[in-house]
This record gives sequence, C-alpha cells and structure tokens, in this order.
Amino acid sequence: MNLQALNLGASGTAARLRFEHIRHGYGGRDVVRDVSLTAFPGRVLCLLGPSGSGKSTLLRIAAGLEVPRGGRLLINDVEVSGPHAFLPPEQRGVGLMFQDFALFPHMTVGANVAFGLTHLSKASRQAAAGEALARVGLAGYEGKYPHMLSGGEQQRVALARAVAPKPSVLLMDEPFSGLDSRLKDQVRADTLSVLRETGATVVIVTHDPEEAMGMADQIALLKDGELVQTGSARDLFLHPGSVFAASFFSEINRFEAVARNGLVETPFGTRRAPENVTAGELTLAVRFSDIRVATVEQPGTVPASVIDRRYLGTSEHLTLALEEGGATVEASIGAGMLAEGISRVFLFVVEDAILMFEKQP
Ligand SMILES: Nc1ncnc2c1ncn2[C@@H]1O[C@H](COP(=O)(O)OP(=O)(O)OP(=O)(O)O)[C@@H](O)[C@H]1O
Repeated sequence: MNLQALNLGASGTAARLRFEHIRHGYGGRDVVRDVSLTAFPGRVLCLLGPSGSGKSTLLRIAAGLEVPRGGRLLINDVEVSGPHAFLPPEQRGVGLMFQDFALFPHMTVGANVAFGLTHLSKASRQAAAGEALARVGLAGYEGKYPHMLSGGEQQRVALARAVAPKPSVLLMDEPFSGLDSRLKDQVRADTLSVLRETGATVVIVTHDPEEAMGMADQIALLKDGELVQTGSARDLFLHPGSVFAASFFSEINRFEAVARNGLVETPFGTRRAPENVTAGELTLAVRFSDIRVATVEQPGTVPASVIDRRYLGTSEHLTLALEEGGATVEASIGAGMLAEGISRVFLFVVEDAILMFEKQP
C-alpha cells in the first residue's frame, strides 16, 4: 500500500493520531472503554494512570499490535484501525520503544539501530544509524554490543533505533522505568531534547505523574479503561476534575462536607461552594503542601496539635489534630520552618486550595 497516497505523513513529518470511541477488552472483560483522544502533530502526549488502567493497550492499538473491538484509530484523518480498515504496524509510519528497550543482544549497536531501515541501501543504513546514534550522544558506539553498555546507554540506543526511520509518530511504553532513579531526570531531559529535534508526534505511557508533567504537552489521565481528564500539566494539577485526579498528582487530605445555600463549612472555615452547587454532599481535597502552619494565631487560622513530625531532608511531614472537630490533617512544610518542640500550631489554607467535588455515590 502506498503510504504517501494514504497521507499517513511523510517520513520525518509529524502526524495527528486520533483515537475515536476506542473500546477493547480481553475475554469478557472491557479494559478500554470508549476513549476519544487526539495526539497533536509534533507534541508529546502522555497516557497516565495507575496499573491496569489500559494505557499500554491503547498504545498497542495505536501501533497496530492489537485490533480494537470498537471505534476507530486515525492517522492524519486516515482510518488505520476500525470497521473499514486495518493497516499492519509496519505500514503505519510509527516507531515503538518498549520498557525493557528490547535490544537484540547478539547484534551490534549499529545493527540494532539499522534494524528497521530495510528500505535503504547498506551504505545509507549505516549512515542513518550513525546519525541517529550521534543524535543521542553515542557517536562511535556502532561496533559495541548491548551487554557492554550501561542502562542509560542502552536506553539511548533504543531511542536511536526508534527515531532512525524518522517515524511520524513515536510510541513509547514506560521508556524510563528500567533506569536507576538518579539517572532518570537526566535521561528524560536528554530524551525530550532528541524528541523535539526529531519533531515526531510522541505518545508516552507512564504511571508516574511527575514524569508526565515533566515530559508532556498534553496529559491524558486514565482510570479503569476510561479517559478521566485531559489537558496540560498545569490544567490537571490546578484544576483537577475529580478527587481521583487531585490525588493522582499530589498527596491530599480528604474531608466530607455539605453545601448549604452556596456555602460550605470546611475544617478551615466557611467557604463558598463551587459554582452550580448550592446544596448537597461534597468531598473536599486539600494538598499536604497547601496547609500553611504558623505558630501565632491570626484571623482565619484554626488551632491544631502536632501529633507526629518526620524530617525528610528538604521537607518535613506533619500529622496534626484539629482542636475543633478532632480531624487529622497531614501537612508538608519546608524543613526547618517549624522550631523543634512546638506542639500547638495554627493552620491556614488559602481559598482556592480547598478543592471541592460533588460526592460520588
Ligand atoms: N493480553 C492480555 N490478555 C488478557 N488481559 C490483558 C492482556 N493485556 C492486558 N490485559 C489486562 O488489561 C488491563 C489493562 O492492561 P494494560 O497493560 O493496558 O494497563 P496499563 O495501564 O498499561 O497497566 P500497567 O502499567 O500495569 O502496564 C489489565 O487488567 C491487564 O491485566
């Protein structure tokens, strides 16, 4: 089939990838439920969610490794999976990078990177492999074998192999999870700059919210096979649409409350109810890091006693009991911000930091 005629994106040109009402399952169980989502050209989309939320299944559907039970997948408005078509992986113009890097151990680094370039002459393959290796900072590594490399270097070889054919869409499944945590930040930053250079549309699967926030132009948050919310890191962090979304990005305190006449009695004082909610049961979420802890009573503060405190280096974790009502509150404050030995404090939470959601049945 002629890819150019299908307009799947010329080699090296970013494509738009669209999931339309995608459904999938295994046996009698649905694991992806009616997901509609677009990955925009040249942007990084992160599929984020807890284990089993269907992220890898969506990625495999995008790659053509799984045939969805329902819905359509479009690349530049061309149906590549759906009721009318199914294009095999090698004809989609997509690159894949897996969690374990999946390098061929018996092949040299050069041969690994050149593996997908079968359409080129031998000389052009070698040149393209060398160029891809140089792009990831591994110029001259062609003759080495994977076992001679560190984890970080193997990751870079896998990245070079994925970008060498200049895919219009690059699909990456947990590409950093095999790495030492101290290496990760640097490898992520290096990977992002390679991805920006290649200009491909990128879809990354991760369960790590910090990784998603650090890498993504757009985050799609999934739970139990459903798309819960999509937006920029800032959108999802500042305006979570549910308690789940709020708790996925940061540690939160939860409280139950009731809205009456547009007002809510919270543990931190009376607040306005969310727009469109004048009455009804609510769940409140307050991030540990949004609790301000003072030693002097001021207007708007509530008194609490310190039950426990843990020194964590750059921050300190406090467990507190509110004097009124007795609720337990967890707070995270800068290390050294509260003098040793203080047992009674005054808590304050700014207006916008009390996130309010209608209680789910
Ligand atoms: N080949 C398969 N056969 C049967 N069930 C499967 C298969 N692949 C995935 N599943 C199930 O489908 C659900 C979604 O799996 P998927 O791998 O897409 O989730 P995920 O969000 O990527 O999770 P993880 O981060 O743990 O990989 C899980 O409950 C999983 O056990």
